[in-house]
Amino acid sequence: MKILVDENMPYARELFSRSGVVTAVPGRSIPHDVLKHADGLMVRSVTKVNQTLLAGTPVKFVGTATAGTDHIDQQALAQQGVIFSSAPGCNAVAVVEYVFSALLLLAERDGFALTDRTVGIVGVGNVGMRLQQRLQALGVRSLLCDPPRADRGDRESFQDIDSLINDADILTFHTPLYKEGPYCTWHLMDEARLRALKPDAILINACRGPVVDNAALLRVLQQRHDLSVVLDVWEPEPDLSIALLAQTDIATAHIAGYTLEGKARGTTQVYEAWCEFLGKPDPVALDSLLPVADFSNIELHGPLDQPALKRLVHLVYDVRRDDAPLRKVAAVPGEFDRLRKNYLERREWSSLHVTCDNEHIASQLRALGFSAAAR
Ligand SMILES: NC(=O)C1=CN([C@@H]2O[C@H](COP(=O)(O)OP(=O)(O)OC[C@H]3O[C@@H](n4cnc5c(N)ncnc54)[C@H](O)[C@@H]3O)[C@@H](O)[C@H]2O)C=CC1
Ligand SMILES: O=C(O)C(=O)[C@H](O)COP(=O)(O)O
Repeated sequence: MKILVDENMPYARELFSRSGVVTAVPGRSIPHDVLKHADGLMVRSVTKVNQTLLAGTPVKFVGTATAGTDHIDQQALAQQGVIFSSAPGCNAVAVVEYVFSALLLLAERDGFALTDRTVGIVGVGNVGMRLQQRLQALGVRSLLCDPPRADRGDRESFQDIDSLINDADILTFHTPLYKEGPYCTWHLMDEARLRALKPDAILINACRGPVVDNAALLRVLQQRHDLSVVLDVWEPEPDLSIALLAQTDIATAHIAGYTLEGKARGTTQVYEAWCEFLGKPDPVALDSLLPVADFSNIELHGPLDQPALKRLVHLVYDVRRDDAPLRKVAAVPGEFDRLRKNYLERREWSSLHVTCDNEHIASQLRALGFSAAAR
């Protein structure tokens, strides 16, 4: 078997070489020629996989090591008899921890307690659900909007997006990008909705750039200086609007999902699907792949208040380490992708074991996603 993998897919060579010959290629522009000899194609979000890319190739299986699938024309793949698999939920924890890192930073900067704020979560799937659970563990109220789940009769209490805009102090987007259909999310946050945000609201987009109308956002931010904005994703990428970047409070290069765990889960999920496709199942234990984190044990003395949580969270991941480099190089062609390719290793909170004063704090830390035990 010949397998093409995106060069930004950790552990891909190691795993896929168990079943064939692996070639790693830059994902943004995979030359059609190299596909002429590939049986399997393993991509990330930057490769547009469609009829044109696959026509005349022997590719029988396409895997994407990502949660989002808007870069894949699944209908075309089905028509060509190509099997497709994605990696749902692989990096959901990473995105939640990105959101917390950003919120704790803004809370410290602006002097507010997260427990005094209401968070509106738009899109309550793998990311949104985990975000809600961790906010709940912290005692933060959240409001949920997810029309597909509401229509399926899921038992959460869902509201429409305009109610969230009305009531939420923080609005955070975690939907797929749908360009059409009953649940279309393209420019879901349009100019009218942006203008309707509450005074001093915080807007976060860590799903797909076009879910928020970026041109409208720039116009609104030029007039409304009370808003705070966190953008991990842009419309378009990689050539984002430098004017918009300058108006944001936190800006990153589509790396919210980039923990080592998240990327490794993505690769293993796709590898396991590929092995199933070959009829040779090969389950992979994630722990056998991951190295020990640089910081793995810490003692917390005293209560787990917001400042202590912020210090713990930022010990594992401080979003400023990704904000500053983007601001420096965003205007230079190619640099957005270079930041993503050379991404400094980042781990999830669970990689940090916290020893604390008592079981109550330990269980709260575990509910938040850390490893923890009372001393
Ligand atoms: N910035 C990054 O690095 C990452 C971005 N993403 C993006 O975030 C998206 C969400 O990720 P997951 O939670 O893992 O996906 P998911 O598929 O588990 O959840 C998406 C949720 O959005 C809901 N939804 C669909 N249409 C909606 C609408 N019109 N309004 C409100 N809710 C709607 C769905 O019903 C579902 O519950 C992905 O599709 C991907 O595009 C995901 C991971 C990393
Ligand atoms: O999983 C997704 O969906 C994402 O957005 C990925 O985190 C994006 O990473 P790349 O696939 O672009 O490396």
